[in-house]
Amino acid sequence: MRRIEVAGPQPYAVEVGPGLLACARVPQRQVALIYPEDLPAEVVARAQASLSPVVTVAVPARDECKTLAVYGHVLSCLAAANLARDGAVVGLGGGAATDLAGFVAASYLRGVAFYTMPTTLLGMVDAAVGGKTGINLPEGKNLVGAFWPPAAVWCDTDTLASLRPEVFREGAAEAYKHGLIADPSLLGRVLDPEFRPGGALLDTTLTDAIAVKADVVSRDLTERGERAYLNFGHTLAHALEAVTHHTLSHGEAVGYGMHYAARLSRALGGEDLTGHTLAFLRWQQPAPLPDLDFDALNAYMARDKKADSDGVRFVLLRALAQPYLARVPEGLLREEFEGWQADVRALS
Ligand SMILES: NC(=O)c1ccc[n+]([C@@H]2O[C@H](COP(=O)([O-])OP(=O)(O)OC[C@H]3O[C@@H](n4cnc5c(N)ncnc54)[C@H](O)[C@@H]3O)[C@@H](O)[C@H]2O)c1
Ligand SMILES: O=C(O)C(=O)C[C@@H](O)[C@H](O)[C@H](O)COP(=O)(O)O
Ligand SMILES: [Zn+2]
Repeated sequence: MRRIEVAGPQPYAVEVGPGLLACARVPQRQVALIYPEDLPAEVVARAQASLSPVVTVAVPARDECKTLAVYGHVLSCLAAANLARDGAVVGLGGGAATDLAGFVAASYLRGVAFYTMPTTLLGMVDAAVGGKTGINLPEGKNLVGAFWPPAAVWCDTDTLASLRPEVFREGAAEAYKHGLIADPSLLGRVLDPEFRPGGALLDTTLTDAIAVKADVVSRDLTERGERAYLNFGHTLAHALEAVTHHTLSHGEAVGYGMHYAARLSRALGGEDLTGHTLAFLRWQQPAPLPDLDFDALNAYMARDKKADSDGVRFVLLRALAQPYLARVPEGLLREEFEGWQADVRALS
C-alpha cells in the first residue's frame, strides 16, 4: 500500500493499493454511501461491508448525477434517514459521483464529514483528492459547488479491473495533464502499455500522478493561486462538455482541450508542446467531435471560473512544467481554434 499525505487546514491521507475497500473504516457511526447505479455490484458490496451505511443512494451514472435535481434527491434521502451532523457522507465511484457526494457533504446540515472511494483512474489521480466538489448547471460545468476536502481517500486499485478500457483512457488525460504542468516523467509512463489495470507501471505512475495534485492542493486549497494550473486544458474542455450535453466525457474533453491550450501556448511564444498533446490524443482515441461553432463554445468559455472582471484567463505553458495564466485576444482564440479543428479532424 502507498500513502500520499495532503497538507492544509485539514490534513488527510490518500491510500493507494489493492484490497483497500475492505480495510476502510470511518469513526462516524452513521454513514451515507453514494455511488453510481452502474457500478459493479461487488464493488458496492465491498464498500457496504466495510462501512455498514445507514443509507445508500444510487445515482445516475456519469454527469447525469451532477444536476440540481439529483442533488436535491440525495439530500432528501439523507434527511429521511435522519443522518445527523456527526454522520459522514462517503462518495464511491468515478469523479461524477464523488463530486456530487462532496457537495452533498459540504451542504447537508451545513456540512458533515466526507470521504472518497474513487473507482476510476480519473477519480484516483484527480477528482477524489483536493476537495473541489460540485454539480453542473445548464449554463455550464461545475458552476455550483464548494471546497470541502475529504477526511481520507481510499484508491483501491482492484476496482480498476472492471473499468471499460475507454474509461481508463479518459482518466489518463488528467494524469498526462499532471505530467505537462508539473512532472514530465509521467508523460512517457502514462502512454506505456504497462500503465493499465494490473500492469507493471500502474501503482507507481498512479501514485506519482496523485502526488502532483496532492502537492498543489496542499499549498492552495481554495485556488487563490497555483491551483488554477490544474485547470490546464479545461477552459475549452468544459465548453465541449456543455455543447455536447456531456455525451463527450470529461477525460476526452480534457485531452482535446490540452491540445488547444498547447497551440495557444505556442502561439504566445512558448515551447512547442503540441507533439505531446497530439501523441496523447492518438493514444487516447477519444470519441469524434460533432461540427463545432466557435461562438457557441466561446459563450461557455466566458463562464470559466478562472475569469475575472477583465475576462477569461487560460492556463498556458512556457515549457514543460512551466504553467502560467494569461488572457488571450479573441482573434487568436479563433485562429487557433481553426488550426485545432484541422488537427483534430486529421486524427480520425
Ligand atoms: N473534483 C475534481 O477535482 C475533479 C477533477 C477531475 C474531474 N472531475 C469530474 O469527474 C467527472 C468525471 O469522472 P470519471 O472520469 O471518473 O467519470 P464518471 O464518474 O462519469 O465514471 C465513468 C463511468 O464509469 C463507471 N464506473 C466507475 N467506476 C467503475 C468501475 N470500477 N468499474 C466499472 N465502471 C465504473 C461510472 O459509474 C460511469 O458510468 C466529471 O464530472 C468531472 O467534472 C472532478
Ligand atoms: O482540482 C482542480 O483544481 C482542478 O482544476 C482539477 C480539474 O481536473 C477538475 O476537472 C476540476 O473539477 C475543474 O474545476 P473547475 O473549477 O474548473 O470547475
Ligand atoms: Zn478535470
